[in-house]
Amino acid sequence: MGKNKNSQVSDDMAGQAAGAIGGLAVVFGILAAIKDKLGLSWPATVLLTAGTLVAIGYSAWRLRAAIVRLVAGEKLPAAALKQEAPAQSAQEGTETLVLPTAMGRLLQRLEVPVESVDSIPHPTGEGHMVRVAAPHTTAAVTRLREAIASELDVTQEEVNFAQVEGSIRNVRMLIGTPYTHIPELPDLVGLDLDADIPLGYDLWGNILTMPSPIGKHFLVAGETEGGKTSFLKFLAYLFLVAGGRLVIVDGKPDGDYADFREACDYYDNSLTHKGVMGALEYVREVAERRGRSKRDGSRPEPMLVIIDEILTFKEDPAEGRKFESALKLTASQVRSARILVACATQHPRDDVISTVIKNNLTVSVAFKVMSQAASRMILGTVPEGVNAELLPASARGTFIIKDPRGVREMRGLFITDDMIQQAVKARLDAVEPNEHAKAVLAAYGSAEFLTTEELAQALRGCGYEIPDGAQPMGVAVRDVIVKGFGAAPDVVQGGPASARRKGRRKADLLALLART
Ligand SMILES: Nc1ncnc2c1ncn2[C@@H]1O[C@H](COP(=O)(O)OP(=O)(O)OP(=O)(O)O)[C@@H](O)[C@H]1O
Repeated sequence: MGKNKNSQVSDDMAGQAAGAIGGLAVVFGILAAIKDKLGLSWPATVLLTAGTLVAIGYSAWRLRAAIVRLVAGEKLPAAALKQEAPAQSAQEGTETLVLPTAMGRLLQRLEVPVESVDSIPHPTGEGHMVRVAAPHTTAAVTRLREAIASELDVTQEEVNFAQVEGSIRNVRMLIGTPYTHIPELPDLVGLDLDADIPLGYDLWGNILTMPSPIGKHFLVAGETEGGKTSFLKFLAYLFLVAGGRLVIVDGKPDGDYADFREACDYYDNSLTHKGVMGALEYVREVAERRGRSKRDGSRPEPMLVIIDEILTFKEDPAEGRKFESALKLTASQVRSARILVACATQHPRDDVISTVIKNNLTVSVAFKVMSQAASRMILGTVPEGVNAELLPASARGTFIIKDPRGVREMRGLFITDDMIQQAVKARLDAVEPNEHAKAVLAAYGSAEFLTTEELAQALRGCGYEIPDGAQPMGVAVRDVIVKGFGAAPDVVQGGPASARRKGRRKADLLALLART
């Protein structure tokens, strides 16, 4: 191949030399003839002839370029020609306007104002780095997803784009199944919630981060099974391993967050208005306490408050309004206390994602939705071409996040239930209960709930003097609990549904322990 090319070049040079000598002779002859015929002076003859020759040469050059394109099967549209010509000639100083790669030529055919298209490796697909010509932005390419898919005869889901951070003219493009390259979970030892935190990965398997979540509130929305719970569980996991606090209000009946329960400062899965209002009140109290202790210069651990699913607390209109104003109050009061609220819904409608919700939860995370309108509802104003409706159905857990760093698509990092259980255990193991706490926990054994009476009975068996009579007994039991856990959880209704009685939950005691 190389040899053929060399001999072709020397043939070309010989041909050009012969042409030049012949050309000179012809020019000399023409000059003499024109001078004789028109009776012009020599300078006028030379100028007239040179001008005519330049015009002929330019026309021949245009004709040759057009023929070359036609032979190559190109149908370059006029608009693209205009946009490409300066960029090409400035860059390479060549006369050809044809981009070297097949993808480049395809994009030109689709009238995309491309400046360059280079192949980039991808483990399972075909990668391209596309640079669009100024003043255009990457939307000039990303909005043509359907057309590109149809030209390549692939599904739209096999045409993927990944923004290049900090650039509005460069975009990476993957032709192939998205998110096949799953990276390892980054090392989370020493994770600092006040710095960037890992959240997901891009089409090339690169880990993507977001700036510190402290001081922000999240809205997480998308159709069912998109990956919202998994995303929030990952966030909660980060808080757990980084020493943050957790409050979880699980408004779905499946108990998705139950594994976190023992490590939570407050956990509610009652699906009631009272439950969520109690949690918000608790969080505001913590913020107030933190505000008071701020004066001693201490910096409290960040706290993540998850409320999933918000529709549960908005179904009754009157209760919904109360919930929204409590949420608004909480969001504004707790931010400076290093507490952040994350609300999730699988109902991206304007009656659920109301103005109050949108205005107070400023980091938006959109999972797959059914329409562009729903995507807009979650994300608000985004660059053209950004649409959660187009997120791949094949890669669950893919989302678009809009945060102070911009708007990006990624697939969430995923953790197993085992990992959550280990992190919860590590949190609990880090706390060595004192003798009173040990006695109380031993009294519970494997029970989740004990009435005051049952606990009193068990404590008597351990040598504690607990008097009879409801009131003195309650005071004495509470006293032992306070000695063991630093405080006593509220008395709640528990036990089997058929026979609800007053007592305390073990999870609440463990939560107190985890807090000490
Ligand atoms: N980042 C991810 N990587 C791989 N699989 C994921 C990821 N996120 C979610 N999944 C899978 O997708 C499925 C749905 O996830 P998840 O339960 O989080 O969705 P959801 O949006 O919370 O659903 P719903 O609204 O019904 O509660 C789960 O089976 C989960 O294993």
